[in-house]
Amino acid sequence: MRIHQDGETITVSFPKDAASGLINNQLDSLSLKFDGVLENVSQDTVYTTCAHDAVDSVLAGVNACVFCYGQTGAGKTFSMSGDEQNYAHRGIIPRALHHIFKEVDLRTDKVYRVEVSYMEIYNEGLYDLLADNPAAADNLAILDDASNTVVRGLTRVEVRSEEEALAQFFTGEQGRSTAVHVLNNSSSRSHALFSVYVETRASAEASERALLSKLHLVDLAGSERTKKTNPSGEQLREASCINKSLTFLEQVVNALARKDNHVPFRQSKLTAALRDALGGNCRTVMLANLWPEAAHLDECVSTLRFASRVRCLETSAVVNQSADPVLALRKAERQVKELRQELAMRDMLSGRGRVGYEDLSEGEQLELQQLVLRYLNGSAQLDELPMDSLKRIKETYKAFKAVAGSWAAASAHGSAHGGAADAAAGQGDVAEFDGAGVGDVDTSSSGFCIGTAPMQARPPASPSAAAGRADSSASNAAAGAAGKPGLSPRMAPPSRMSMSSPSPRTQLQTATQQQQQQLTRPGSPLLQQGQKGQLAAAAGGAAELLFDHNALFSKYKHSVADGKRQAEQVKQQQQQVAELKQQIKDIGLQVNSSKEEIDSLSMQLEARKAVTPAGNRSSSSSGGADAGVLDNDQYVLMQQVKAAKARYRTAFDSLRELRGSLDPAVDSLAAAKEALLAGFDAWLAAQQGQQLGATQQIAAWRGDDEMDPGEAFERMELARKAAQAGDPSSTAFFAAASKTGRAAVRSPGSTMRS
Ligand SMILES: Nc1ncnc2c1ncn2[C@@H]1O[C@H](COP(=O)(O)OP(=O)(O)OP(=O)(O)O)[C@@H](O)[C@H]1O
Repeated sequence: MRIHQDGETITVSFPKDAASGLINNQLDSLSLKFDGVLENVSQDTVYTTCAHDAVDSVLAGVNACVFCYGQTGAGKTFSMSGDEQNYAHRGIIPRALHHIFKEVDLRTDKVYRVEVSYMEIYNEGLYDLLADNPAAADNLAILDDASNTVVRGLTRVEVRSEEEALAQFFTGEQGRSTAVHVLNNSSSRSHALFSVYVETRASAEASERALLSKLHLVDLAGSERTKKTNPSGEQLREASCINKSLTFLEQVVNALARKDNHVPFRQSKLTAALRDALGGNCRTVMLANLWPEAAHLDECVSTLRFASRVRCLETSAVVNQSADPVLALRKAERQVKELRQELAMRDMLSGRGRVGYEDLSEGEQLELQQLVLRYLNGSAQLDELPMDSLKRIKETYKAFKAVAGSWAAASAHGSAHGGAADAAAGQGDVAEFDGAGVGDVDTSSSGFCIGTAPMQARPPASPSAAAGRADSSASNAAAGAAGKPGLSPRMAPPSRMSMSSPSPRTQLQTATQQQQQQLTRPGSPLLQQGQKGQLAAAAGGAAELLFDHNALFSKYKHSVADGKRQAEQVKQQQQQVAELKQQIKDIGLQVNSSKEEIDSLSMQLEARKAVTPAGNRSSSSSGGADAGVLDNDQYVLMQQVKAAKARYRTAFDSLRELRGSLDPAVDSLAAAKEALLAGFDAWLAAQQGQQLGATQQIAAWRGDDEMDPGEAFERMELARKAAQAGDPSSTAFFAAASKTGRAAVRSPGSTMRS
């Protein structure tokens, strides 16, 4: 075998087979041309020549694939993965990861997201080498549409550094299937596809314009002549699977080279997985690994012929602009934000003041629900409900719904509670009074039917009933007096509370009290404030109160000095805004009535002019009087119009002034609310902090930076290895190898797959 001086052509000379006689048609040499032939070169040269540009393409948004093909023992795994014991002999995959992350670090004007996957095709089965749960890992399927090949179910791990990516690679390597045979004491028994997925965005803002590209780095299993390797049992089956899938690969390559209409990609898992790389949107490089010894001449020729056919294939690699729905959503969100700003500017220019279009925070929702409650019980006016935008009106409806829902829940809870209490009381009574009829229907009474109780009947002395009594309101007490002994008065629905139906206002207040109690109960639908989980962990009797965000907020506003002061400021600002709004409303009415007055007087004046007595008109027309001369009535009307106009102007000026002062007042109110909520948050955090155990606090103070002696030793070891390798950038390689226990694994031996 001879490499020509152009560094691209190989000529293989075949020795004459003496047994065939002197005259025969035997081919005596074969010359094939390639993009390059490498012999006795470093791994670095292999990477630079074969993979560097492919990796650059991926960073530019173009798919790429580098795969190694050749007979068993020819050095495919050495080229792709390299020698993990020797940093200088690391292969294409570690070098590609270094290359990618070096560029990612350098290109600070772009935002990158990198993921990796590692899949093995063993005996026509797909295996996920990065899956947490290997049992579920072989549940993979290759899906292909016209433009993209995807492996459904394959684990893709996001990696933020070279070290993380290498750690994933080394972890995957540990799961690969290898076996010993005469030609290789660590022969790969599977095809391995390590893939890197790169998402590139111009900047965090322009998030929807992403480039999505993938790099497949493929170490194919080696073809083997079974008569040379003499496999048996499981290894024979493996060898036959490997050879079969490589034959299918050849068939696909031949069909692509002939430009057949049908290319049998689906014949095997390998060809289905490499569909993109061989005939689609991908920049593909093939490394043909040779074992150039006379004993392996046939295999070399076969590899060279295959490589020569692959070289003729055409792919159509393009930059992959993203059509990711998540990114499209981000774009829509940005448009919404811009439109909101536009709306705010229009409101400002049209003098509408500050209008709320944003979603309400949890605190604001809570405040709105409390305002709705106040409106329902009559202590707030309709004007106080926010109606300045459709968004706010919808939020108000939501608050009504939340209140109503909670109200219904309170009522249902009351019924259930009552029912349970009834049942409990009934059972107790059965034991105590031998079936006396607590809760029996009183058929003799008219109107509402309520149960009649025996004289001896008493409410059960359960703690919950006692608690119910303790916090029952006056109306509840009345209900208790008139109601059933076993029914908690606090929770009884109004219609069952009393024979005499309470006034709607009383019903409303009672229900509102129930609503407020419901609001302050743990688990209330209005109280999903996210604090419960943390606070539940906190111990101590006082922690019970911490479950309830509302109660805490109320406590902060009414019992904590800062909270009281901030709540008072909010109240003052609210009053000021309410007063201003009222004044604007009043003065607006004045402006409108002045306008109407002017219109009416002007019409009267016109009418008066139209019906001026003919005598006056004739005198005018005779030239004895000026056409501008008015009669007395007209003069009076004219004066009234003047006065009305003056009033209109004054009122309008006041209106403008008031409107001008509304915005700052609304801003101050918003600031006061914000201060109150911020103060509450700080206070709440302090409360939680006090409840954290000392151990947790110490752990939190120590942070992640402190290293224990073991970690410090580990770091020193890595620095030493990097120094030995003579390359400071090798630290990531050694760190990942050390983390994954790489050096200790892959002992040559039996197949790891079962
Ligand atoms: N360029 C090289 N320099 C040094 N050693 C090499 C080189 N190429 C291969 N080897 C060694 O040859 C042996 C076989 O190589 P390797 O396992 O990479 O072959 P392979 O083609 O992947 O075989 P298989 O298909 O059986 O997996 C290994 O011990 C490897 O370290």
